Amino acid sequence: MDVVDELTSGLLWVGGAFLLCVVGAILLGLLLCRKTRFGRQFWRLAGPYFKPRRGDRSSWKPLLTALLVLALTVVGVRLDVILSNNNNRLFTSLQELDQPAFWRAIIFFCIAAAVSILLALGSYLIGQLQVIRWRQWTNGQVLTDWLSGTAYHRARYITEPIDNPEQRIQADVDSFTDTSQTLVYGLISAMLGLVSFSIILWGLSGPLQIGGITFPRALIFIVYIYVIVGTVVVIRIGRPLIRLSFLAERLNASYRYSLIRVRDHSEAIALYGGEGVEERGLMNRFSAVIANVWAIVFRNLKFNGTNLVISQIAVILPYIVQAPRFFTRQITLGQFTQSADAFGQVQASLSFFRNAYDTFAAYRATLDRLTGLLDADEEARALPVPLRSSRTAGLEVEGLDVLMPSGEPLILRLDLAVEPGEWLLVRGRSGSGKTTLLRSLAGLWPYVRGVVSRPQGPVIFCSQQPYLPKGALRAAVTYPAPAEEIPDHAVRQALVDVQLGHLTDHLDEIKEWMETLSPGERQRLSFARVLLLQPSLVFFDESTSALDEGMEHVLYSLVRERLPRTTVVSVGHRTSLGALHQRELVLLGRGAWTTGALLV
Ligand SMILES: Nc1ncnc2c1ncn2[C@@H]1O[C@H](COP(=O)(O)OP(=O)(O)OP(=O)(O)O)[C@@H](O)[C@H]1O
Repeated sequence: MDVVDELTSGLLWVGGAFLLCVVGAILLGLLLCRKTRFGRQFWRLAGPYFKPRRGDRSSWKPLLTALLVLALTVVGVRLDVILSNNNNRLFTSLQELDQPAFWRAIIFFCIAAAVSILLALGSYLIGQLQVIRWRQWTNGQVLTDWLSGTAYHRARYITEPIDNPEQRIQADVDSFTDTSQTLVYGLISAMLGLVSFSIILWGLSGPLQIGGITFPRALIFIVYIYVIVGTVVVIRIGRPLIRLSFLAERLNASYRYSLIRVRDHSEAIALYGGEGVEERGLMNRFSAVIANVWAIVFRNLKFNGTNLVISQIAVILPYIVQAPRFFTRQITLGQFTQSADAFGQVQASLSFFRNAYDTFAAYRATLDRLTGLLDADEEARALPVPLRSSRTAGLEVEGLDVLMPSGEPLILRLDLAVEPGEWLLVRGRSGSGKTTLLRSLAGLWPYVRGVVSRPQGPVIFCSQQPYLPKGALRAAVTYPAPAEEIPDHAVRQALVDVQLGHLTDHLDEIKEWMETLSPGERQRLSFARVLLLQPSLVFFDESTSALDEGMEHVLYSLVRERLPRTTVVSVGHRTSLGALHQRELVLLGRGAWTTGALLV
């Protein structure tokens, strides 16, 4: 009878509580999104994932999974109540020496416990499924946003550049989805537990006499007053943890990045013998990490100490309050033990806010860092670029101003038309703005005004230190085109053409090629790319600086012979380059420039 009652009332309860939770979550969500900064930040990051789109059935999946996890959470709370009631029956049967009732309670416990185990495992699995999918989606969004419009590069020019975008993408996305899940379902479970066990506690609590005054339903009031006062105290003590955890992330990331820099520039540092300076710099950064760790330790001593005292008092408090009622036979042993159990559950539910405080502190820092990254991306994309049109087959520049970040002019009102197949050499003293002009033509330099027209086809920039991606050599040769798109014989031929034939046997070798190849070999490899990808326009920025004049001549002649329609703009100091180009642009400094013909 007990079992049937428990199951029927349980099912009704679960249905009602589920609906209530959905309505409550919507209302609370709306309120938080309107009234709080973290609510708006959360919705900005999570809203597009959970909002179903019209006509897209798969877009309902995230919301439906979230509702399923919610349903399992509700069932979990009800099972706790069912187990608590059963314990009451168990202890009462012991007190009354009622054997059949005792065994019924034991069998019921076994069934309920088995269901509870299955439910816990199922909830974990579905919860993880939700978190993993959500993380995959968020990672995709944040990564695409960072890479689009060259925000990953141009963010260095915004008013307040942000630190460690890589950490924000790798670690903060993970922590955002995981902690959101923990906090949201933890909150719902806490609220439901609070209501259900408060009702039980209400039924079990009786009046308490202190100094001639009678307090009705003493236990329930004691637990609420106790936990609310405890929560206020602990939150005040824990407040500085928000700032400290934010700082910890930043300091650790900055230390890690400094170590990566040493690894990346190890050769230069070793040749200078700069270990001492590097070590001092690294130790300084590490000292800042440790100072912050100590600040967190001392703050946690106070925070955890208060938490522990509050939790331990809560263990004994319900027994003390209920003992007089038990000894005067107003309540049974089952009710006595259930009082402690229900007190513990109410206390745990109310303590959710207190215990989740430091998690929430770190969570807000995570939200700040992720939305900070999206803001920085947006700001970077909004930085000025020269207006671009693709109506020309060569290169046209109209009224281009290139400035320094301070506003000082490097180039003023540059007008230039380079015909298809024409070769232009940009010259000028060091620091006159040659590389910055190329950056402006590529749309990277934000301190510009004017119009740049480029051809529609591919454009390649070859810098002095060509970039080689991680992985197989083949991918480095064809970069940025995918290796599988270029036939093997073409890749081999291009390497032979630029006199890197000895590398054809290593095309599929995976290595750190950036560190393996010499600067001259890397420069030759970038010419192989040009031959393979056949761009309409190519910029060479001191691309032969590590090669002798003979090799320079061979490489440029190859480009002229194989790509007669390609427009070339080169930057270089060598006089030998003059003989390879038809025209020159000379940057004279302070904005001045001049153009003229070169004899080929
Ligand atoms: N990110 C930056 N922030 C501030 N100033 C910069 C930045 N990049 C370049 N500059 C400055 O702009 C000026 C032009 O630099 P740029 O690299 O274009 O010169 P360059 O003519 O290519 O020099 P070189 O022949 O030595 O390579 C220099 O004074 C340089 O210090």
